[in-house]
Amino acid sequence: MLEVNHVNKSYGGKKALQDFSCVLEPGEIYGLLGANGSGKTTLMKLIANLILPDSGEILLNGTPVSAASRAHIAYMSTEPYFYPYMKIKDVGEYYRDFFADFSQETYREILDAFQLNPNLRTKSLSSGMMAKVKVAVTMSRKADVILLDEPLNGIDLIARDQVMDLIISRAGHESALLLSSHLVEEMERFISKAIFVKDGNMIADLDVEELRVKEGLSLAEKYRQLLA
Ligand SMILES: Nc1ncnc2c1ncn2[C@@H]1O[C@H](COP(=O)(O)OP(=O)(O)OP(=O)(O)O)[C@@H](O)[C@H]1O
Repeated sequence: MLEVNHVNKSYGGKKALQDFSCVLEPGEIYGLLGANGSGKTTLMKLIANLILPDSGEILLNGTPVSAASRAHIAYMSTEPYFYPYMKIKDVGEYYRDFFADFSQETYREILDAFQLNPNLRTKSLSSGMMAKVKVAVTMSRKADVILLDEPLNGIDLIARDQVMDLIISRAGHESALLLSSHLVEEMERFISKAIFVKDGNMIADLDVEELRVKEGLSLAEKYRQLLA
């Protein structure tokens, strides 16, 4: 279980997150939803221990996150991060050297499912193909916490369901999965919980099924209600 407790983070004078708290439990799929600049990437980078909070704490199974936690937390950023000379298969070898929980076999299976040729160089990939490689390599780890920042960015409409189905089946019951996306309508079918962020504040933490049954609202309707 991952706990974010009263975290504050500023860049210079600009507050990116304020007194932010949330809990991520294994087996749950969380959507992190909010406008541009609301603090979603900042939260993921803090959990991944790539940046440090100004105050507050982040605990993985009761222990404060540190560089060592990166072995148990998989983070997929929005930025491209492969060396252009690498072939797709080299990306897997690179990951294998960094992460003990990385499975080459799983990586090959996912590439196959996405119909990606392992011999292609990353510099030759379209943005959608690159997005699939990022998902493939991240989901080939067996991490306790999986953070995917905009996993559907650049992926065509038809392929989105395949990519999301793969993400969810690979995360299984052992991992807590946190996905940020602006594709709120498309996320609705996949996520079990929604964390709404506005101006660096966590303004709602909802069960998506309860939202439908008790309030009779779709995720997109709730998004507009809370954030418009
Ligand atoms: N490295 C940085 N230096 C200065 N300000 C930053 C930096 N990174 C983020 N910010 C600021 O912090 C705030 C939160 O940014 P963040 O990237 O976390 O938002 P986001 O919700 O992920 O946005 P988007 O949906 O557009 O990706 C924004 O005001 C942004 O300008």
